Amino acid sequence: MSHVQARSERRPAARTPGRAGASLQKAESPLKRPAPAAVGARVPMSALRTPSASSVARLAELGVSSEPIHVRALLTQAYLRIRPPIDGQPKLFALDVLSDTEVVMAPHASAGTTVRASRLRAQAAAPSKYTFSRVFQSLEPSADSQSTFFAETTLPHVADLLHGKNSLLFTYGVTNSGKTYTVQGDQQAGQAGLLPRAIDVIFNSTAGLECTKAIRPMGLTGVQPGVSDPIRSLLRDSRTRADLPHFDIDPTRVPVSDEFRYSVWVSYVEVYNEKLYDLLDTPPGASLLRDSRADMDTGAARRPLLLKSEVESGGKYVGGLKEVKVNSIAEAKELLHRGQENRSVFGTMANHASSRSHSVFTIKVLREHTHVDVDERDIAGLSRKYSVSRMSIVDLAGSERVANTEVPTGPRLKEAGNINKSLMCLGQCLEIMRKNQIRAGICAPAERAEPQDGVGKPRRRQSIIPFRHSKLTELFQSFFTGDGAVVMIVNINPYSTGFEESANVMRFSAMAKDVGIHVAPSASPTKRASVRAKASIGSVVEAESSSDDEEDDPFVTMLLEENERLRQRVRAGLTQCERAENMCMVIEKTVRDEMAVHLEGALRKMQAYYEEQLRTEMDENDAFLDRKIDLFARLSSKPDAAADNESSSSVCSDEIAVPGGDSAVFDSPVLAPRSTNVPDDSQDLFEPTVPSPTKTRKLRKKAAWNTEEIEAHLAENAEDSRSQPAFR
Ligand SMILES: Nc1ncnc2c1ncn2[C@@H]1O[C@H](COP(=O)(O)OP(=O)(O)OP(=O)(O)O)[C@@H](O)[C@H]1O
Repeated sequence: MSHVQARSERRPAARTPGRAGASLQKAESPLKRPAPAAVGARVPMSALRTPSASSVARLAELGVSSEPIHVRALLTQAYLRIRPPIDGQPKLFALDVLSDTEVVMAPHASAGTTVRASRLRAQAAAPSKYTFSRVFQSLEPSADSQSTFFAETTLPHVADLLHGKNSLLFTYGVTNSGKTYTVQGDQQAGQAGLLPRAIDVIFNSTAGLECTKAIRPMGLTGVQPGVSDPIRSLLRDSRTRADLPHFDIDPTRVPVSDEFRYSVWVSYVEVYNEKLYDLLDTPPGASLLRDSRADMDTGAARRPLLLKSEVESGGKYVGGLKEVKVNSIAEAKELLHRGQENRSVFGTMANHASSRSHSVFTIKVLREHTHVDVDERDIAGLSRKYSVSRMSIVDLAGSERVANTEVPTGPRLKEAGNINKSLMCLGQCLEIMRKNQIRAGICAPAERAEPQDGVGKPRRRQSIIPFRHSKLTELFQSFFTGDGAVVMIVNINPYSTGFEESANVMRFSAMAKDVGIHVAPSASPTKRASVRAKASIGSVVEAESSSDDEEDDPFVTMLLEENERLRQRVRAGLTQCERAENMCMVIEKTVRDEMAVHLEGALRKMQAYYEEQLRTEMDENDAFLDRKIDLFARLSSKPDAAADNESSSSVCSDEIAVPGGDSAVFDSPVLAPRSTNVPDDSQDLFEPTVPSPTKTRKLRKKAAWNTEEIEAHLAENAEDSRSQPAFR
């Protein structure tokens, strides 16, 4: 069995056999891995992968059992690594290795506790047995522990990577338990971790088979024409190669097919405070300063990256992340070292260089099939020329108590909170996946809770897995939903970590390793992803010959056909949509044009009308003004003619009176309503301004006041002329 049984024995569970036998076999031949295990009669993978009722019916029509989809399930692999004592420290709790795959742990009996407290503690912390794929324990730091660990846990997945399969390896444990040591290793000879060793093996194995085509990976598994960013520009701020620490090289090679040409691409991203940063693309001085005032002052802030969805594969990738083609072990390790320099580390009470972020180093292998034409297609109509597989190696930040950080305030507190949040979310996702599988009857036999119907159809509703609750789980989502194998390395340090925290880690791993991951056929993700690549270069991913058996699977064929049919329907729908949109646009344009013509005509008529009005009014105003001036001139030139006043006033009245009433003597011609020649349609739109009755009255009053004033003036003049006869 390839899977692990890291299950707590406290559960009333019948354990499935461990894989000690398989491990022994692997010791002889590290690449020989046991076949994927059939976990009971039914399979893992949550309901996401459960065939629909219609699919099952169609399968029945095809005379095919739905069983084949189940047997591709793999349980998550879980390895336990126990850190050796460094300064001869004693163990803080009892952790005994029973066999290659089993450990038992219990708290030390502590003296001085009350009977009741000790009874409660005994209940809560009874010895628990945990089973793993393999348990690694070295009682003292040894030179060969790293190479043995790599050969057992990672080498098979490196071989898979070179054969077109994906995998995710992550370390889990409390701070100071040896996660970074496991992934990166130490600078001393023979102490390289599994990541540098994986790089060694990849280049050892593909030497002389380099792909020189200008093709680069795109998204998760697609390819596109293009070349890599020049590696030197990324390393310009790094130390020179001579300054780099010595990296010893793992000499292991794995056999690869010479029908392929290979190129290796690396990227390095960190999840820090729930944001994603590119560790290979960092302004100098920006590391460790994020979120701080110094960061703002120096302007060295790094731009967080966003996750993007890949439509074809349904997975997520980091948009804008640098993917660099590396041509040698030295280049790859320089980049790795550069990324490490940029990573957020901080001294805590537990670890003087504690990782404060989750780091994800991804190695992509792009393969070109030399014996295949660009035009050659698989059953999904996609080219078999190029494929991309990837391996992500993750060094998680330590799960820890906030009290263990040196200064449990400010940025450190925030970091610890975010680390714990993302790890908790990872645990929740795994837990819900496991529960979904139990509900679906897809789990290890001991976990099965309900009877099944004939086709493994879930009888209870499946819960939504909260991958989107943290960036870490969003990044892992594609692996957990079947894009590749998942390997968990659990690090335990019984010499400086307490029982409770260690027990939490063990419980997490016991739960996590029971999650079934239905690993999709290796060709499938690339097929999905290649649709986009096909559009750009007209050639894509090949379905590897080793996966021919999977292509022959009628269920897979049926799904591919159904997928293609659905795509065609979507395409047809989109075309109709486009046509309707075009028609709408044409109609809208016609209506707009007609309206514009109509309005333009109306506006022109109105403009002519108002110009005419204005001219007439100006003429009338001029005439009125002239008459008024004349009147005043005449009046002021005859101050002595008292007898004439009467006649003057009558002249005045005559001159200025308008037919229709004495109060309108001085009515302004402007106020008079006039007949118009405005065409009907424009009158609808623009009513000519006719003074309202109120306004007319006011103006008349004003005019009347003028009349009174003039009369008063006349009377005054008459008075004056009467009272000054001597001047005559
Ligand atoms: N198997 C081992 N053999 C020898 N030394 C080890 C081993 N595991 C860990 N160490 C040492 O223990 C110390 C802490 O290890 P490391 O930094 O890897 O812990 P960590 O789990 O990554 O901590 P954090 O989560 O805080 O980053 C280091 O000095 C490392 O060299």
